[in-house]
Parts: sequence; C-alpha cells; structure tokens
Amino acid sequence: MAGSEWESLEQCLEKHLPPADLREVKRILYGKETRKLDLPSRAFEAALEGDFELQGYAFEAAEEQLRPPRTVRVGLVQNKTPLPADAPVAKQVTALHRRIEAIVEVAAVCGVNIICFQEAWTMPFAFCTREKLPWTEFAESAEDGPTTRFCQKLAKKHDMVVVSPILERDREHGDILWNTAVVISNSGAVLGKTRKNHIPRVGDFNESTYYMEGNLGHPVFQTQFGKIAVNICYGRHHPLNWLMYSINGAEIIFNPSATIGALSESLWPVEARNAAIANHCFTCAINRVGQEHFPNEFTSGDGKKAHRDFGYFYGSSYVAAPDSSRTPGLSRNKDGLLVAELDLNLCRQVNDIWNFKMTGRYEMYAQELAEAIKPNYSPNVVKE
Ligand SMILES: NC(=O)NCCC(=O)O
Repeated sequence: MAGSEWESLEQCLEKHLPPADLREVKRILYGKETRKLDLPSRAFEAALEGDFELQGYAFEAAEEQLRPPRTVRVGLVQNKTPLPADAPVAKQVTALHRRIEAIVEVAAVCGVNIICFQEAWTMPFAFCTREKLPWTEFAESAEDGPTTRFCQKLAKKHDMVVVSPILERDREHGDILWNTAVVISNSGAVLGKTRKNHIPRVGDFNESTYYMEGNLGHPVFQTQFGKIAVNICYGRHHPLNWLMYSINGAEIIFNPSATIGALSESLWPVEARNAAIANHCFTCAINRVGQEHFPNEFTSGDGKKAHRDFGYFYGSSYVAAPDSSRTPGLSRNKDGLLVAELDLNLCRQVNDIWNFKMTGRYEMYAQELAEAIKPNYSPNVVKE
C-alpha cells in the first residue's frame, strides 16, 4: 500500500495516461469536468509562501429564466497539526489558530463565502490513546470558547460563514464533552451548533471513550449564502444521516473528517460523492493530513505491538455535486485550501431530472423501519 509520500490519484493518472485516455478516465471517474477557477495570483503566492496547496474549481448549472444563478464559493481546509502532540496544550491551540488564520486570509482573497475546517481542528486526534489528560483540556465551549471567539473575528473580518468543528465542553449541562461543529454567521454571530451523530467503534478511533452520539438531530443552518449542514466524519458511512440533513433542506453538507489510509481510503471517494448524488445536494469532504505521534504507547486491540502513532491522515479533500461531478482531491500529504464555486440552482435541476425525493418512498421505509427496530421484529425472509 502506498505510504503518505504518494501524492495523489490525480497526479498519478496525469503522469501515466496519454491525454485521450486521461480524458475518458476522468469523465468516468469524475463526471462532467469542473472548470478551473481563475484565482488571483497573489493568493497562489501567499499559499506558496505559507507552504500549502491551493486549488480552485467551478461547478456550473444550466441558465434558468426565472431564477438567477445562486453562486457561492466554499473553502475546504486540510492541515497537519503544526506542533507535536506533547507540546503544551495552549501552545498547540495557538499554533493551530495562527495556521488557520493564514489560510483563511487566502480564502478571503479567493472570494470564499463559507469555509469549513477539519474535524476537531484545534487538537491532535488523540482519541486513539484512550487517555483523558491532557486531551480533554482541548475541549471548549461552543458558544464562547476561545476558538469560537477566534472564528467570530475571522467571520466578521472576511464576511465569511465559518464552520468550526471542535471538541466541545458543555458547561451548562454537566460539563460533558461532544464532538461538535459550531456554525458562525458572516455577521460574526454564532448561528448554532450541530453534533456528531455516529461515533466510530473501529480501529484506533476510540472516540466513544470521550463523548456520546449527538443529541441535536439534523439541524440545517440558513446562511446568507445557502442552507448548510454538517455531517461529522463517521456519519458519512450512514446514508440516513445524509438523508435527514437533505430532508431538512441542506443544499451543501460539509463532512469534516479525520481518517487514515489503512482504514478508509477506498471508501473516501465514494461516500460523500454518493451522498451528493442520492440527495441532490453538494457535499464537501475534508480530511486532515500528516502523522501524529503520542507520548505514551497504546494498543489497537489486534494482538500487534503497542505503538505511539495513528498512521497517516491522507487528506484528499474534495467537493461533489448532485450531478455526480466532483473536483479533483487535494494532496494526500500537504496542507491545502480547496476553493469551489457552486451554483446551488444545480440541486433543483438535478432533482427535477432524477426525482429521488419524489421516488424515495419514505413513507414505506418509515413504516418498515418502525417495525424493524422493535425487539420482537421478525425479518421478512421468504423460505421455500
Ligand atoms: N473521526 C472518525 O470518526 N473517524 C472514523 C473513521 C472513518 O470514519 O473513516
């Protein structure tokens, strides 16, 4: 299996395929080609200086007579943790704030309206360790913690909606922890928060040691730039989770994640993209990059030796559209900002073609599922 030094699928295809084959492979793998965005050269210069990748693409919709285009630019940020996991907590958080601030400046130059960071972006992904301190010290209030205040400043300064996925400490309710995304309006006000609905119990993702499944349902946030929702990481394996955000009207669903090569890389290009198709909306899949090493060894419960690292996070953040097209992914190993221009009119246009909302038979599934979850349910299996 390729390690973290292997740059990306796109780079490999471009290097090895003759142009005519490349065109066909891209048509089948990526759908209708996305147009490269003409981003300002000073944005590329700043990205180069800041040592992160910058890519920009546009999805187009057909012109309509009655509705003007509803274009919005989203920014997806993937990044390594700048300091080692054993650096003091406050220093790690500050270093991450500085890193993100620099990337958001470039996003602003690129005209981004809504930006989303990776899952639990203010900390190393330490849940593999099952230790509490110091990791629980990274938890903050969603309403007025230092990271939310920091994001409010960014939102106001750049007139940008900020989606900030953090480890939340809910001081009002028993001081408990949640995996939460705070949505901050471009006015700088906290619009609300949403919590991770599905908690992994796979590999070293020992997150159930820290927090429970979210209790806020499937909120959709009406922003100036469109209706958005956040399906946090492991939620992307659950089609009903995507569906409920879509039923509540989400036009863009962000999927801030932290996942590693050995576990999920072959699922990654499929799931968020399928969700965009199945739900007639845009999806934005974001994964962190880099390797994180922890001070104490932990085991993976698989009989193998104890170790201090989690494996590598493979980045590859991308945006998928309801018509099955998608952007190329960002690199597997570099920090990056992906800018995508979406015309939200495409959601209804594709809905009118494929009609999944009309043909979904939700009443049938609602009834069948209501029966299937009963303890005495007997599966409908027809036998000879
Ligand atoms: N952060 C997280 O939920 N990771 C679980 C692994 C995966 O969903 O790929």
